[in-house]
Amino acid sequence: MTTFGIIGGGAWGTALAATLAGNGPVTLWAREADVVAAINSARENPQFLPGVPLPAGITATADLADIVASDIVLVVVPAQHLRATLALAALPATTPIILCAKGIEAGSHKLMLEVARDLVPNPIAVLSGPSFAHEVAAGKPCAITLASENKALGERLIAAMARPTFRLYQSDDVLGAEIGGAVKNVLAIACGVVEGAGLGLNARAALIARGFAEMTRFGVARGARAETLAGLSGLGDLVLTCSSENSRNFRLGVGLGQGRPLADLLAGPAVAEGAATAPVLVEAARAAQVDMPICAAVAALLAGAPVKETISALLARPLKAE
Ligand SMILES: NC(=O)C1=CN([C@@H]2O[C@H](COP(=O)(O)OP(=O)(O)OC[C@H]3O[C@@H](n4cnc5c(N)ncnc54)[C@H](O)[C@@H]3O)[C@@H](O)[C@H]2O)C=CC1
Ligand SMILES: O=C(CO)COP(=O)(O)O
Repeated sequence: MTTFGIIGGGAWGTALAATLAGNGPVTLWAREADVVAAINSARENPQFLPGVPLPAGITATADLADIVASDIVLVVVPAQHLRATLALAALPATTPIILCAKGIEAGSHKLMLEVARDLVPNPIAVLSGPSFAHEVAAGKPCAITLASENKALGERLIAAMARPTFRLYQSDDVLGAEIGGAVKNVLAIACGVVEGAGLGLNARAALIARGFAEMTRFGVARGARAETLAGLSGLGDLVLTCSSENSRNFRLGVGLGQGRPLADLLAGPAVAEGAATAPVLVEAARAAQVDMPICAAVAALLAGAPVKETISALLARPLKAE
């Protein structure tokens, strides 16, 4: 039987714990003492995944040392905290690590695999795709990409983690899986702005299609494969998060589109990764000489640019071939 360690007791780490507990014992590390206590006593994570009953096979802990004996470790802290958290975890060098955050590190412009590679020699895979935590935790069907450069590792992880309603598709394009997940968060903010500003469904569809073109240009420039970006971890997740207020990134955009203050929208413990990714993505796109006007508009809005003028500037770009 496989034992799982999960580092990060937010919505996604908790949902993954609930799912994987069907395959083997799960130890779930959370930073917040009250989250640890609530999971162990009330079998619920009221702060990050309220209303979802958690199975008995999950043991929560506040001590990272309790994770080190696990056969497989999933790291599910937000992207900007991966480096510090993984450094503290001190995992054995042979333990397979699955990176689950969707973002790009500020400053370094590094994707999650690149950050992890700075720190540890472990076998590494990336999990990315359309997967709202509350649906996965409720056992609703979900298909998601497990990407690893090592084919045998990918096969082993998929065999250990797949569930009847949790379908893992294997890929060797780690960059593609990571870039799709990171960029879709920024585009979900853009779609939320369209919703909040009342610009209509035609505009949203245009943003999804033109945003996907930006994602593909950037991904290919960074060495990803276009077909990966057209799969679950790119287009699949883009469609999910651009079409539902269940997405925190989409909701952030709705608030921005309504003219609400950014500080209010970012208050609270839940993370909208696109807010941290947008400015980094714009810098990385400039470095790669890739044009990403929608993502640049999102970064400008997050930096305080007015909504109406930012949208007008986007629409006033020269007309060109699709
Ligand atoms: N919620 C979802 O449906 C999905 C989320 N993800 C990704 O998973 C990652 C984690 O997101 P969620 O679990 O949703 O988080 P969340 O928004 O539910 O909770 C925030 C998390 O950040 C942690 N945190 C805050 N400050 C920290 C610090 N200084 N060091 C380490 N951790 C810190 C909190 O302890 C908590 O676990 C993100 O990259 C997100 O994009 C991926 C797929 C689905
Ligand atoms: O990544 C997600 C679903 O695949 C969750 O999206 P949000 O972070 O926007 O809520």
